Amino acid sequence: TLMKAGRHFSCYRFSRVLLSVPQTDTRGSVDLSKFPVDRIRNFCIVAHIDHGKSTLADRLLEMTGAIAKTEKNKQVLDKLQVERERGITVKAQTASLFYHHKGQQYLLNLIDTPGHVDFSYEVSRSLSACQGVLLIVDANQGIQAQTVANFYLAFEAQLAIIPVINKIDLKNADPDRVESQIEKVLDIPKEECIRISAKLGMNVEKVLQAVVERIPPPTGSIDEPFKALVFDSNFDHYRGVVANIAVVGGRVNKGDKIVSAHLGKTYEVNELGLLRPDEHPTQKLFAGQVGYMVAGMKDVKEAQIGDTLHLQNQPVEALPGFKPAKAMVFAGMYPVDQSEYPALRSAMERLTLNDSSVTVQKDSSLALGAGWRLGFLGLLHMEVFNQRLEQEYNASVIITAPTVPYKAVLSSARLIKEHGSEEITIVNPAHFPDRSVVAEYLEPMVLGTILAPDAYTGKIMSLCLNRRAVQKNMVYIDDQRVMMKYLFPLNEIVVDFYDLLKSLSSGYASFDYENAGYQAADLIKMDILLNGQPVEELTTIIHRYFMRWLKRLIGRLLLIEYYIQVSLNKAAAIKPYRKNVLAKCYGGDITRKMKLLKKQAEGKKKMRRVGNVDVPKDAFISVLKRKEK
Ligand SMILES: Nc1nc2c(ncn2[C@@H]2O[C@H](COP(=O)(O)OP(=O)(O)OP(=O)(O)O)[C@@H](O)[C@H]2O)c(=O)[nH]1
Repeated sequence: TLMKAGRHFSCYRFSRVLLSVPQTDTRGSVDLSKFPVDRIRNFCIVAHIDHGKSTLADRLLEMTGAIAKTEKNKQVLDKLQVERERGITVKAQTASLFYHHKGQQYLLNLIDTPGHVDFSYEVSRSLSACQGVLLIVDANQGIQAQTVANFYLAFEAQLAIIPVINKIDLKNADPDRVESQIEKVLDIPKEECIRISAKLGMNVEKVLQAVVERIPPPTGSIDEPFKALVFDSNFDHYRGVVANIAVVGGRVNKGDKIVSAHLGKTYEVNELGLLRPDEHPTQKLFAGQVGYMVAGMKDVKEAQIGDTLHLQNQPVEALPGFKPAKAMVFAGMYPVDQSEYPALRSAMERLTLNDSSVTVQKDSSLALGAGWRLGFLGLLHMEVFNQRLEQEYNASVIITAPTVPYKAVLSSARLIKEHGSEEITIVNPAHFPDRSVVAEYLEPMVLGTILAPDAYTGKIMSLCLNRRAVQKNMVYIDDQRVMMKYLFPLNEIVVDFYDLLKSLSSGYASFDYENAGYQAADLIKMDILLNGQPVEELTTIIHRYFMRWLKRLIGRLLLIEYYIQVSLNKAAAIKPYRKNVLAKCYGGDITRKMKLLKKQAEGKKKMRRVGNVDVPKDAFISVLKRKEK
């Protein structure tokens, strides 16, 4: 319970009292200042979603005595409620473990990473604090899209890669086949694979041994000037920013004055410690160690991911930075009821304090009142943010249809002067410039990787074709599975592509993507009119190709009897659509009619009045969802 509530205000004091341990580890046996760098290993676990990272992390923690072996400790590193519910890891967590190997004690710093594509920036930030990775592959599912993506991230960062085949206890496990895939696709010799069952703890000891034997120690020395990499940060209401740091060289003491290379600001170190995975305060941190630091920073933006810290009078060359996380999905967010605006604002502020990858801009609209335009890494990121607002802060919000950052090359000299550049980025469809002032519209593209059994190849190809994707490559990774690469417009995959891909392949296909720049596109602004009035919040940008979906799309939008009209331009306007909830009631079944009317009345509670029409709060997002045949 303490773990779960760790970041919550009310429980914090309590947990601090219980968890504070001076200088040494829980058993009081380790003097960290004498801990030689060559007996430190910093590593990550990376894997496709659900292949067992968290389960393996739990086993490693148990076997090294960091946590007790109980059912309750299942997935200790997944702390957020939404993570536990959805079974996904959103925010990376870190744990330092002590491990005995051949008569020596080692300090193993494990950094847990998220598995979903939206959070791949978290993976790369964690990787840069490591010298090696455990690449987990499910013995039944084999290599999946994120296995390949994570492998390349680790490979490019020149890390030692230990392939681990998990779930060998499963009835359908086929570790021989998975080993061959690893050899063929990732070019790692079969002999290097470790076969384990994280669930049963089978062979997990071999993983710990491999971490010690195959991953090199960090290169820094205690005698160098202090230099640390910030690889994650959280906000705590009592102490401000808690930064997770990897000490690359030298040492830092409580009370030292440190400088953030990025902002040039000076801070005093108030608190230092190890994460085991709870905070264990220490007086110092040394080269090679990974831990946390509290230094009076008030905003996570002061502890930028990838920033370098050094001592006030000892400047060092900054470590190569990370690419800042880039918002790829934008949406408006409004309170369901305007009177809830102040409460929602404070909930949003608290949530964004912990998630520096969300961009926030104030916005307002005629229909929905005051709100914000938020930028997210992807759709799951947006849904998780929304769910956390609702669960952790009890806020009820309307999210408008998500959009990707489009660009327009302007042709109007007046506008170019006004914007100070020829090219503008549009994150709100309502501000989409008219064709008459634009030389060219551009849309963001991504290179997608799909892995699936070959039986689904036909269906997948037609789905991709419908999404305006261009095939770049297709190879067999074994006699039954295919890896395909497609260039997609980001807009086409951002809303529901992944769900459709999963359902048409009975859950067997996997997908990952990387950004691939911008490409010219024939885009149009689509307005939606309710009872004849345009609703700015339902405006979206679509490709001309999308038009034919519209009639079917509109049907799905309506819950109640109203007129809805889509307007692309006058000539192409689509006839108003009308739906009667009672249309399905034959004859005089009055109870059924009453039930439907009651249901409709309940539905209305979840709606938002736009002009003279109540719009269900989900409509703002489902406007873009499509179903393939
Ligand atoms: N049979 C079996 N099931 C396992 C094993 N390891 C993990 N699982 C199960 O696989 C599912 C996913 O495991 P997780 O550890 O949550 O996977 P993950 O990779 O951390 O998932 P994300 O953090 O969401 O990416 C859970 O239901 C686990 O109980 C194993 O060795 N054998």
